[in-house]
Amino acid sequence: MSNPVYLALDLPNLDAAKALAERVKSHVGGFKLGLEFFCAHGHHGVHEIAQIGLPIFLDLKLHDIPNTVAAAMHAIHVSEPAIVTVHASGGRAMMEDAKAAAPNGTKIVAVTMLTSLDERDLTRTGVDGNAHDQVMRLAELAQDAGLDGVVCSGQEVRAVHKRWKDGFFVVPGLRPAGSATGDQKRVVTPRQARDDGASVLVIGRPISRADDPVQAARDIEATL
Ligand SMILES: O=C(O)c1cc(=O)[nH]c(=O)n1[C@@H]1O[C@H](COP(=O)(O)O)[C@@H](O)[C@H]1O
Repeated sequence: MSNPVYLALDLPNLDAAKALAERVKSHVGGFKLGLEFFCAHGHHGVHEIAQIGLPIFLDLKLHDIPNTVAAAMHAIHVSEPAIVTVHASGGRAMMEDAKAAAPNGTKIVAVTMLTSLDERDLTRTGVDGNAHDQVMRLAELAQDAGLDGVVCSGQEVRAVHKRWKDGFFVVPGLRPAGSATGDQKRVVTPRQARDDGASVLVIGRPISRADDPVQAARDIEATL
């Protein structure tokens, strides 16, 4: 089985991101480029990281009216990413149009409930109920819209996988036992997420901020 770990290259400096990606490339399965990276380095930066040779997950979390999201999706064809994110709360029509506008072969996955949120946060956004129900509701909407899968925390991935057998599940908010959680609230270990059905494990700071990122990536790989 190929390595399911996508390293989140959340670094503001392109040379530093490239250097880190080169160092750990043998111990991860792909690179995740998010808002911080794309706003700073755009398509040029994506191209530079893609040249390293691993698949690219372009985590733009698109969320707007259907027409705008479809146009944005057209504009990223040039990068041919393996995976792109949209927000499920953008609604069914937005997700349908996003998928229709996506490059062939690119998986479009919908963010359900960010792993940095807990149930108190959910209540404050006006949503009653627990994280599990919210994730299941949005996963069903994403499936109905014809997306490839969803992003959810490791605490929900088993339940989502049970209901959506051939879905593609991206799980961030992962922390090796004993490591700092930072701003993440719904956290599990990489091994737990994999055992519960995650297709992709998104890991950032536990590798990128480690004293020895190569060793940290190897240690995580060894647990899988
Ligand atoms: O879509 C994502 O990748 C994502 C969704 C989510 O709910 N939570 C989440 O943390 N992420 C991303 O996953 C990465 C997690 O980074 P670390 O917390 O440093 O491991 C970041 O790049 C986030 O943008």
